Amino acid sequence: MAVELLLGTPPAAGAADRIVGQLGQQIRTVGAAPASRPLRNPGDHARNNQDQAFDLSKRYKTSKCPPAECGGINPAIADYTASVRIYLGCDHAGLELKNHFVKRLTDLGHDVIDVGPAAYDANDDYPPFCVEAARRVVADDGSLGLVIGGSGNGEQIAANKVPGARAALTWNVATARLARQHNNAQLAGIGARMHTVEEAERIVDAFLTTEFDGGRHQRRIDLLAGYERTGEPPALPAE
Ligand SMILES: O=C(CO)[C@H](O)[C@H](O)COP(=O)(O)O
Repeated sequence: MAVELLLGTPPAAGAADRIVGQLGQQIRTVGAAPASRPLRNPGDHARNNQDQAFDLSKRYKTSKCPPAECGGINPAIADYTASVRIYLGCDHAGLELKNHFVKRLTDLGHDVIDVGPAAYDANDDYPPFCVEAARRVVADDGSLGLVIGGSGNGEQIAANKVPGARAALTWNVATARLARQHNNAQLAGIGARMHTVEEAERIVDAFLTTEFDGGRHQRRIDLLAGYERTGEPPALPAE
């Protein structure tokens, strides 16, 4: 399966080649953001689970392939999230976890686009990468994004500077789930220094497999969108 992997800015081209080599022929580099195309709602498969207590072991079919035989990844997970395009951005603190998710989410069948950085630089700054990830998500309807740093705070703040972006700091499974259900967040901020890899995987899995509830939550999102568009604050309730 060909997966589009977009790596960083032009100076990162050498590093891009290295990463492509490491990840193998599944991945090809592209020079620009891919054109938007119809994507399945990432929560489509989870619709029947809306009223159940959140339990990943129930949500995922686990019988297809024992994790030990699949490098620790159950391919059945991809059944719930296939065809989602996911943009990832980070800084030095999030690089290792970002690279982990580039591989893991690619292995699960997602279209993964890595906006960088491509290599470790202890002095890099998160805003360029997180703003770029958010810009691409907003421009690509139906896509999702992960912005990863030490805490995830600055990364989420940076992403939220992009008009139309809704980025949530997802610091456990519940907040990841609510970020989708109540906030229709397209981006998750994750603190690589806050979690084990396994915890981060559970958080990201929850984010990617949960669907927006709509209803009253859409009204609130519309209020924020209106403020963003017009600069007019939403009216306070009459006394
Ligand atoms: O989490 C972050 C922002 O919210 C950054 O990753 C963090 O501030 C980087 O810190 P340092 O430069 O000390 O490695």
